[in-house]
Amino acid sequence: MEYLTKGLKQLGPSFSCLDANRPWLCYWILHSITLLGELVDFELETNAIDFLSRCQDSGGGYGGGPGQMPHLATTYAAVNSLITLGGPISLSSINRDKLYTFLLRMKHPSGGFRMHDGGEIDVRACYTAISVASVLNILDFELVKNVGNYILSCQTYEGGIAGEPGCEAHGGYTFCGLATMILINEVNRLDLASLIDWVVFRQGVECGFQGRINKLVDGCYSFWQGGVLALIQRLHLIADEQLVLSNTGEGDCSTDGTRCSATSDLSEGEQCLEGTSHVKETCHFRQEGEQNASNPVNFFNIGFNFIRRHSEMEPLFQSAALQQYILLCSQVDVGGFRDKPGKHRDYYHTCYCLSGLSVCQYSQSKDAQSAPSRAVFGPYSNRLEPIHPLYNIVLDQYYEAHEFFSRP
Ligand SMILES: CC(C)=CCC/C(C)=C/CC/C(C)=C/COP(=O)(O)OP(=O)(O)O
Ligand SMILES: [Zn+2]
Repeated sequence: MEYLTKGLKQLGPSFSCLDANRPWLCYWILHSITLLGELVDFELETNAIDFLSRCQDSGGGYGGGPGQMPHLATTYAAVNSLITLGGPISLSSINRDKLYTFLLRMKHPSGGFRMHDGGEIDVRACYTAISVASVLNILDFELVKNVGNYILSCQTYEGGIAGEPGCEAHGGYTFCGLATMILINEVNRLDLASLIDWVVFRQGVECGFQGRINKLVDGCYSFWQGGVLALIQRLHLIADEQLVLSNTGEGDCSTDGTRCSATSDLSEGEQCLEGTSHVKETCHFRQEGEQNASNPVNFFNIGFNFIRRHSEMEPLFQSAALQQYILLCSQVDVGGFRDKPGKHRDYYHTCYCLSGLSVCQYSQSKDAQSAPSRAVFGPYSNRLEPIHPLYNIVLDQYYEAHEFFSRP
């Protein structure tokens, strides 16, 4: 806590250090403090809201600092920070109409998103755009159109998801791609069996996760890879159905964006969105009643329904072992977390080690909010707050935002 508060204070009363990553520093520190179940003092909270408001561009979205061009990554960090702070002043400081305009401007005809005006198109951009639109209740078909095709084109022969088509599968992008597909209700279009196969083998003998094949384990992948497995735990019925379909020859599953073409020209995802899927259990997040043009998907409730579903499956990773890696290898004696022994602590690794630790502690519970003491490695005082794994926001803060943004 001392390390985190020091970091927040170092950003200064006016957050005036020269850095294009300041909304990220806010998110990493504020999220870590909230995971610990602690509160930010009033002055720091007020300064953070004021600073992030000054990063908000007049055309929508947030830049790395006041006057900087808006960027999807810093927009995600700023929105998650403001939701983490919570309360009407913080939540109402987000200009959602302008943000929607910014997101549409970043949308590319391929279906993907650009990180900023003239910037790169990748899976990270898709996730940050869809995540903020989802949590702020501004997600619609216009933003969602063809995103699923773009993500599918990034699932590699290894099973994981790459940052761009033709690149190597990586944990960071696999989290982003999988979470995006869930948020747009098209997750059944991914080849989940090969994705699971890829991710379960990323936990190394050191007990931590590596980000990609033949690389070293690193504490931050406790969340990126552990988060993938937390999402998978709530998707196992879809994965099972895919296996049944491929075993009975009903589904023609491939990773080229045309998978599962069983009995219709529409993919399963499209059928799911249309409400015409022949697979009864596929559309787990379907709203009441059939979905069609006149009764569109309620994208806002996908994240909400997802976390309220019971997880019927045991974790697919060694939770106690991962907690040991995080607490015994990544943790620094004087406070904070690092990639691995020999490296320095930093706020990025502190945030993602703690997020991964929280995922572990709740991985053996049916519901998202209880952590039995047998699931917590070390004393029960190690227990952290639960997160919503699709957004990486502490659950109570997510529920407050969901309530706030559901108002007309
Ligand atoms: C929401 C958001 C912005 C998500 C970002 C996700 C993320 C962590 C992507 C990973 C990027 C990447 C290719 C790192 C490889 O670095 P490296 O070669 O130093 O690491 P490695 O050896 O472990 O692969
Ligand atoms: Zn790392």
